[in-house]
Order: sequence, then structure tokens, then C-alpha cells
Amino acid sequence: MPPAPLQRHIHVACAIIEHGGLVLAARRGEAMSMPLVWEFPGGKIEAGETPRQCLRRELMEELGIAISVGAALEPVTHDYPSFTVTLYPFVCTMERGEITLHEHAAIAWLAPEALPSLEWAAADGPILENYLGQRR
Ligand SMILES: Nc1nc2c([nH]c(=O)n2[C@@H]2O[C@H](COP(=O)(O)OP(=O)(O)OP(=O)(O)O)[C@@H](O)[C@H]2O)c(=O)[nH]1
Repeated sequence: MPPAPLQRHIHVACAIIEHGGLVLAARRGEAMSMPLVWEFPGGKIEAGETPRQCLRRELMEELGIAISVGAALEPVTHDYPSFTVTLYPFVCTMERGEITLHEHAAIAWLAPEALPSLEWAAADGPILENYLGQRR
């Protein structure tokens, strides 16, 4: 049998935005792939773009805010049934702008320890663990 073809592998930057001791979670919209699960806002890194540039672009596009991108957390790779994703998380702060939902169904500001109570995209489990672990 011929080897199975490698599945699509995407590279996604995502923002853990801290504000006043809370963290921003965003619920994916009905029209997005993987609808209604919670995620850290962000998106696919485009050719010629650094993950940090990608995040500043995506946060302006998706939520209408300018962010300052801080420390990088460990990247996480996850195999979904039809594609593989590597997530590049960064701890961020808001610089200016008011949040407007252009794609997401909802946002929530949660205390860090309350984040695991949401239904997250499957790839995000290790990000939550790493983020909560490095705060201890
Ligand atoms: N932004 C973000 N994406 C995540 C997270 N976790 C996770 O599995 N993903 C997946 O990474 C991909 C991000 O791509 P995206 O948001 O730019 O694109 P999309 O799939 O909505 O758009 P598309 O349908 O045009 O491909 C999605 O498949 C999303 O489900 C996360 O915490 N943040």
C-alpha cells in the first residue's frame, strides 16, 4: 500500500491577552471552522510574516484592537482528524481600541484559574496547562 499522504499542517499564532488580572477567551463563530469552541484569538501565520506580526494583524482584523505582544510560551502541535496545527502562544496586553466582534460569537474575561471551565479547542489543553503552570 502507498504511504498515507501527509495531512495539511497549519501554523497559527494565538494571543493570551491579560487585562486587570483577567484573560480574554474568544468563542469561535457559527460560520467558522470548529464552530463555538473557545480559543485564544489569532490565526494562520502568512508567508513572510513573523508570529508576532501575525498576531497584531489578526487581533486588529478579528477584534479591532492593537496589542502589545510579550513573552512566547512553548508551541503546541495537535493532530485534528483532517489537519495538524502548531499553535504559537504569546502573552499579550491591549494597547488601544475597543473590542468589536468581527468573527467570534462571544468573548469572556476570566480569572486565569477559571479558564479550564470553558470548552476549548482540543489543541489548547497544553497551552492552558503551560500558561497556568508558569504563573504558579
Ligand atoms: N486562533 C486560534 N486558532 C486555534 C486555536 N486552537 C486551535 O485549534 N485553533 C485552530 O487553528 C486554526 C486557526 O485558523 P484561523 O482561525 O485563521 O482560520 P479558520 O480555520 O477560522 O479559517 P479558514 O476556515 O479560512 O481556514 C483553526 O482551525 C482553529 O480551530 C486557538 O487557541 N486560537
